[in-house]
Amino acid sequence: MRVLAVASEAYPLVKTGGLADVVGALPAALAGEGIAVTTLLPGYPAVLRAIGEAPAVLTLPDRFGPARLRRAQVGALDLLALEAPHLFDRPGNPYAAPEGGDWPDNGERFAALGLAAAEAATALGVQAVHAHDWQAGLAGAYLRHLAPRPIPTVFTIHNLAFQGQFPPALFPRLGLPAAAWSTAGVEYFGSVGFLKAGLWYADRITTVSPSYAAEIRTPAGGMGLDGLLRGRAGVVSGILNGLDDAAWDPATDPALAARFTAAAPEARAANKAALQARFGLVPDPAAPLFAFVGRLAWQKGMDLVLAALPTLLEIGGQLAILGTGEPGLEAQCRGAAAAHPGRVGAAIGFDEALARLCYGGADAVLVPSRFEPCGLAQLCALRYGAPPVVARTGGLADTVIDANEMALAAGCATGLQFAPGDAAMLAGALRHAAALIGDAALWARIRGNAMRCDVSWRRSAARYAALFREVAMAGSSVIA
Ligand SMILES: Nc1ncnc2c1ncn2[C@@H]1O[C@H](COP(=O)(O)OP(=O)(O)O[C@H]2O[C@H](CO)[C@@H](O)[C@H](O)[C@H]2O)[C@@H](O)[C@H]1O
Repeated sequence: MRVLAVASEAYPLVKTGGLADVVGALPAALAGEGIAVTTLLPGYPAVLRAIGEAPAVLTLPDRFGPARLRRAQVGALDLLALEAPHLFDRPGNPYAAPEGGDWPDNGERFAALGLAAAEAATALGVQAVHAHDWQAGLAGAYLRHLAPRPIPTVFTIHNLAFQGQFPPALFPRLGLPAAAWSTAGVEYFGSVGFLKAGLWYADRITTVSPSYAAEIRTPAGGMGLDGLLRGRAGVVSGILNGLDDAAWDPATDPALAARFTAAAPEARAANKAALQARFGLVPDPAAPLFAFVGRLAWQKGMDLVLAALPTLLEIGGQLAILGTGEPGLEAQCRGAAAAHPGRVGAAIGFDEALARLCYGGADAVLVPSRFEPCGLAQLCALRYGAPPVVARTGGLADTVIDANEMALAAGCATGLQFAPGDAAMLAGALRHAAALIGDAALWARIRGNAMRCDVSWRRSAARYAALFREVAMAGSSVIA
């Protein structure tokens, strides 16, 4: 069967976060399950460069200005690019101008993506549409209201915090019937809600871990959408993200100073030394080296690490920080590095090769998120033998086995967990981690367990495939 995936990012063409990793890797994993995926992306400059002279396959209605779809095979992706230069041929990141600030016409830009998805799904005759995050949120609305035949949609939430809300004046421009301006439609607290629409019109809703699927149905985790999600609980499920284990393989990764495997991890020591050198840390093989890789945003909890820094230093630890994001946090990270030379290093920026060295060289990776739909950093850390110290939330809770007494006795621990949002508990976890790292034989066993975890897409691809088959068999249902 064929599925049309719709998203705003796909690795390696355009990436601002984990969404791109998932959209880029899932098609190859689904191919092994007999599902052919065509991926629709906005025609950003990098996307159009990648498809070169690819032919136009469909001219779209002129609703948001002239637009057409061009199709090309790019790596493992059967790619459809939405060519609409007035909307997408811009510098900066996909959502904001180079000098910062969201593009003022983001509503029109991503409505055009939703409309293109509905047109493409119909023209290609796919059996299902897989829409990702708010940018693809209107695909289901257009399919429901304008498509000549019903095509079921699966909507995946990668992060409920980004909801795509636009002023009501956008609604008349969308070309949807008046009936869609309703709580039983795209209206969301008086605005046009793209994520809300995606959730409302989807035949099935998934998110990227079972724990997050439960959390988003509670007032504490639902970010205003928990009522809708509780109402639709019967169609909500969690499917864990995976990693492309060929692209993320410490046995072959050229970004590492030395390559290694679970059976022969000795060369990790050379990566630790290289990481210490890159971050200006004291070249001490015995110092517990912690790394943080991620967006510097409230969600990711870097401020908690800074609050727990006195403990990290007291236990003789070192800290390598790789991240980019909120200017205030960036400054605090730089400040911590300046205040503790040789003990704390900060690289502010986005650097994939350095991220790989962090995973392959740190003793442990810190993932102190306040909430985390799935998280990829801890999966990379498991695969690269840096047992993660994670907040017990969302996908972090679902993917890391805490080194508690019973797990140690059973020999199955793969990392450590602590209560989310709590710097004192993080400090406690750091002390525990340092004690475990100090017991070289025990830490080697935990590291071996971590590296032998199956963090690939295999199990989850089978689950998505089953879901697509289920919705295709049932046809598109109509919400009561
Ligand atoms: N400065 C930097 N340099 C190099 N690499 C960097 C980097 N900062 C981050 N990365 C990389 O970007 C990816 C981030 O993925 P995550 O899943 O951890 O977070 P994100 O919050 O973007 O994703 C959202 O969507 C994904 C996908 O579903 C969910 O897993 C997640 O919980 C949700 O918040 C990882 O591969 C990480 O290594």
